[in-house]
Amino acid sequence: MTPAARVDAAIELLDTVLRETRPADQVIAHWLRGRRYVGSKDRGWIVEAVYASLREKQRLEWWAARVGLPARARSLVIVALMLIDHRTGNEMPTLFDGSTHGPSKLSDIEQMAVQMLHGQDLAVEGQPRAVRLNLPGIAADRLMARFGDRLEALGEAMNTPAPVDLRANGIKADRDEVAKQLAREGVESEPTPFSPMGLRLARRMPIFHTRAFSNGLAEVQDEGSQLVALLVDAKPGDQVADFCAGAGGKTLAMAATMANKGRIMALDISEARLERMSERMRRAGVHNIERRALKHERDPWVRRHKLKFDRVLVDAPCTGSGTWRRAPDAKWKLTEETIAELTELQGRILESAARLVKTGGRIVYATCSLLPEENEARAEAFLASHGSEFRRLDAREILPGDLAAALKLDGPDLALDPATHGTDGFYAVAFERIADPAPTEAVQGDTAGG
Ligand SMILES: C[S@@+](CC[C@H](N)C(=O)[O-])C[C@H]1O[C@@H](n2cnc3c(N)ncnc32)[C@H](O)[C@@H]1O
Repeated sequence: MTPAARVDAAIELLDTVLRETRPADQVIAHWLRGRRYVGSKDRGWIVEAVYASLREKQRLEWWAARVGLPARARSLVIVALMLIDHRTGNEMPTLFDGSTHGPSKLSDIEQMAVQMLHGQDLAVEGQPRAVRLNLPGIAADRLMARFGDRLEALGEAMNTPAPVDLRANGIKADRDEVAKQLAREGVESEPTPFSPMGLRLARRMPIFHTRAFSNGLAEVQDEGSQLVALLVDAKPGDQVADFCAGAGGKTLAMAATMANKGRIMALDISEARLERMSERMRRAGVHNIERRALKHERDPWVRRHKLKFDRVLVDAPCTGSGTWRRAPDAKWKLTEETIAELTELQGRILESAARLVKTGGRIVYATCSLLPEENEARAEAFLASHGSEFRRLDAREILPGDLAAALKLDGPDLALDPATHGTDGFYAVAFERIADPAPTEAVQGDTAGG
């Protein structure tokens, strides 16, 4: 492809992503499937250009408006070429060359905009704070309340593409052996800073073709997710319920800490996600997981299994604000309605899942969000209504070795963020059941579970 053809393709793809409601990675995969003739280097360039534009969308839009360009994909790509790629004004006409496969020539207004953009920075004084931080306004204030003067660093960290982390599967091999096997197949990695089972790839590359992956020695999993599984601390022989198991990322991590002994009930309302777990279980050599689709969080199955589990994990559906490094498009789709609906659902799921925990057992509520409403506020609300049955545990006393000190946890919960820890943003709080539910509550719960 000529450089101009690549630019044209990037504009077309960005335009498609912006118009679709589906997540960008799905739209991009679909677009690429329909264009198998596009070579791998060209694909790489186009996809990176689109992701960079999505990551910086708000600042690109701000600049586009500032230099008089309409809000559309073509304008965003023009601004991105100038302020992210640092193209010169002279190069731009060769990229917008009006050729058959290239974008149409720059208009007079666009040429003027290019001159104005020359030598500018994406972030400048005078931009509204949310724009300067590249965070959606709806999240910026909420995050300010939690991060204060660390918000700038958080905004920066969220702009940086996430690393690829793997979890070495202790059922098959230890972390060093997995790293060696990967290295033999040309995949360089190093131990993650915190998780004792984590490996971080030296550079972003697919591992799905490697024998290490197909033989189940490693799974792709962010280090933060691995740490959440450590907080559950499921032991060999335990009865564990993974209430929002999805395709099993954390279920498999827990199966490994249990050395395949005991039982994990992997629960989810999505049968399709649970189904995707089966191939991963086979690869990982895991035998102690049973899967069950729930109709909803109050499915009668929950009532039938109350007080039966040593450990319960609620990896709740959430805004995913902690993963915006990976899904920058999601950042710009967040609405007040979504936050309100999710926090309501999170409360209902935690409430119902808590019934499963036996006295002396532990429930961990987790999200991959950084928003206090989905995290600390949920924990407080739970304690407010269940304080006589549950006590909050201190993650600093649960996590093995000197992990809590290394993570510099400043409270009882596991709160991770990309700026401080280099992981995705995660939150996890652990509660221990100290008493059976009062009979009246049990009756209420049962009725509601109908
Ligand atoms: C954050 S994802 C889970 C990710 C998974 N634990 C992992 O580590 O890969 C949240 C999951 O909650 C499930 N979910 C949504 N509503 C639910 C409900 N009412 N009851 C149970 N699961 C629910 C979703 O289908 C989704 O798979």
